[in-house]
Parts: sequence; C-alpha cells; structure tokens
Amino acid sequence: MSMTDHVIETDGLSKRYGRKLALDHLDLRIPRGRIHAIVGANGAGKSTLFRLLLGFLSPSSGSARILGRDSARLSPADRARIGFVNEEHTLPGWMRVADIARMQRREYPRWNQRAYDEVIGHYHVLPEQKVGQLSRGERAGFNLALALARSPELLILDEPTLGLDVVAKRAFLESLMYSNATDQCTVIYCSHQMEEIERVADNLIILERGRLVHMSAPDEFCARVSHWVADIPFKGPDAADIPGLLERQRIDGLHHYLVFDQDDGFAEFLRGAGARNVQCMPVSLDRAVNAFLAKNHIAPGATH
Ligand SMILES: Nc1ncnc2c1ncn2[C@@H]1O[C@H](COP(=O)(O)OP(=O)(O)OP(=O)(O)O)[C@@H](O)[C@H]1O
Repeated sequence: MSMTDHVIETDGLSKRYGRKLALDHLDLRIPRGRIHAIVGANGAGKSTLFRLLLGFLSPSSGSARILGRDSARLSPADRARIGFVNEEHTLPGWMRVADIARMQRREYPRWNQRAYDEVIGHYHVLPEQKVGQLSRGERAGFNLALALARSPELLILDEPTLGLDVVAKRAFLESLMYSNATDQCTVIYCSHQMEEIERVADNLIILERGRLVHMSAPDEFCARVSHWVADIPFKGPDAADIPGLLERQRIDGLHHYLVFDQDDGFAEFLRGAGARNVQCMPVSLDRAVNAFLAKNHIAPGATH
C-alpha cells in the first residue's frame, strides 16, 4: 500500500482511441474504505478507466496505480487483492454452483466462507443448480458472493445490476450493504441508477468526457442543486443571464429552474425578472446528477 493510502491514484491519465480522447488528463484519488460511486453519461470513460486500472489497456499518457501498484505491472498476487463484478457475470453455464464455490475456496487463500454463505443466503440458489439455470438476479448474487468471499481489498462493481428487475436490484443492494465483508474492503460502484447510488454510496465521483468534474458526498452534491418555481408573466429571463442554470422548463405557465450553487440571491434575481411568487424545492440525486450531466458548459472544479 502506498503511503498516501489511496486505493486508486491516477496522474494525468489519458487514453486516446484514434481521434477520440476517452480519458483526458485524469487526476483521481480514491481513499481507502467505504463505497465510492463513479457516474457519468454514456461514453464518459468509466469502462476505459477500469480497463486501464486493471492493466487490460495501456494509457496514451500519464499513470494509474491501484492498491499502491502500477496498473501496467500487476502480478497475479496483486490481482488476487482486487475483485471485479460486471453485468456480464461470466461463469461457465454448465458448472454447478457448489463446484464453482469449492474450486474458488481452494484457489483463494483468503476465502471467507461466512461471507459467501451470508450473501448467497439472500438468494434462492441451490448448490446443485447449474450457473446456466440461474436467473439473472441469482447469477448477479452468486457473483457478488464469490467476489466478497475472496476477501478483496478493493471490489469494483461495474453496472452489476444491469438488466435486473426492481426486486432483484433490491436483493443485490441489500446483500451488498448488509455484508460484513464490505467493512474490510473499498467498493467502487459504477452505475447509471441514481437511486442505487443514493442508497449505497458514501462518495460520488462524476466523470464527464474523460475528466473529473465533481467529487463529494452524494448529499453534499444534492445540496448544491436547487429547484426554483417562479410565476413570471411572459417568457422570463434569457438562459444566458440565469446564474448557475442547469435546466429550465415551463409547466402550466410556471417557470421551473434547476440551478447549481445558488442561494437566496437567486430568489432576488427571479423577482428582479418579474416573478410574483418564488418557491425553492429540494432535488433528488437522480434529478441533480442528470441535470448536471446534461449541462455541458458548467464544470466546477473538483472538490477533494
Ligand atoms: N476500442 C475503442 N475504440 C474506439 N473508441 C472507443 C473504444 N472504446 C471506447 N471508445 C470511446 O471512448 C469513449 C469512452 O468509452 P467508455 O466505454 O470508457 O465509456 P463509459 O463511460 O464506460 O460508457 P457507458 O456508460 O456507455 O458504458 C467513448 O466515446 C467511446 O466511443
């Protein structure tokens, strides 16, 4: 482990695919412990970042370290400290659940049977079932049970609930959140599902076109976005004049504004623009992140 105790450290990390710059001088530091969510629009560079961190791709420039090791030179022993679950859940369909668990128990010296039993206990998975017979949700749970039982120091979950129904998503999140095994490791959770992130994440990391644009606790981020409703006759102020504007809409004759980093001064601004009634409302994380991502030209400095 490095002196700084960051599980992930990138310095000026860039990845270019031909003319496309997928990661753009990314400086990211993720501290050890807790659950960190990485979010970003499609194509923001999340999968590229994971591939670079795990050494499956080489950077165009800059460097990446994972658990204090250079990503480009990970040994099998380093890899054994890292768990990775994605939506593909690639296990041989013809093998039985019990046989895979037995094989992994032998293969991984830090195997934690209690963690395995605890997580798999959330699912109706029978040991004699073949992987190919499991439902998508059961397969996701089985993968999570295996990943946590290997006692990783770092567990990367890349869209692990993609394609699962609401019940299966909830089962997955609960088995993750209530597992004692997660106390011992740092979890990186990558998802487009904000309600999941709201429930599990301690830290929210937002990537936009290969750059880090925000990092803070999710509720701190939410508190910086506010929703204002104003009763303004006629068309209201021009978008270019509205401070911190992320999104605006006109619904039933009322003007709705989602704005970033605005305080009571914004009410004054709206009154100055002719508003008779002004109301401010809190915003869900889903709404806040999506409005933030939809608005390209506002990119506040990342907070560490
Ligand atoms: N092998 C490749 N060749 C060319 N361009 C690529 C390649 N892989 C990714 N890209 C481009 O790099 C950018 C980042 O892609 P990446 O898959 O890392 O994004 P992402 O954030 O994981 O997206 P999503 O949320 O859709 O999975 C995208 O614009 C994509 O088109």
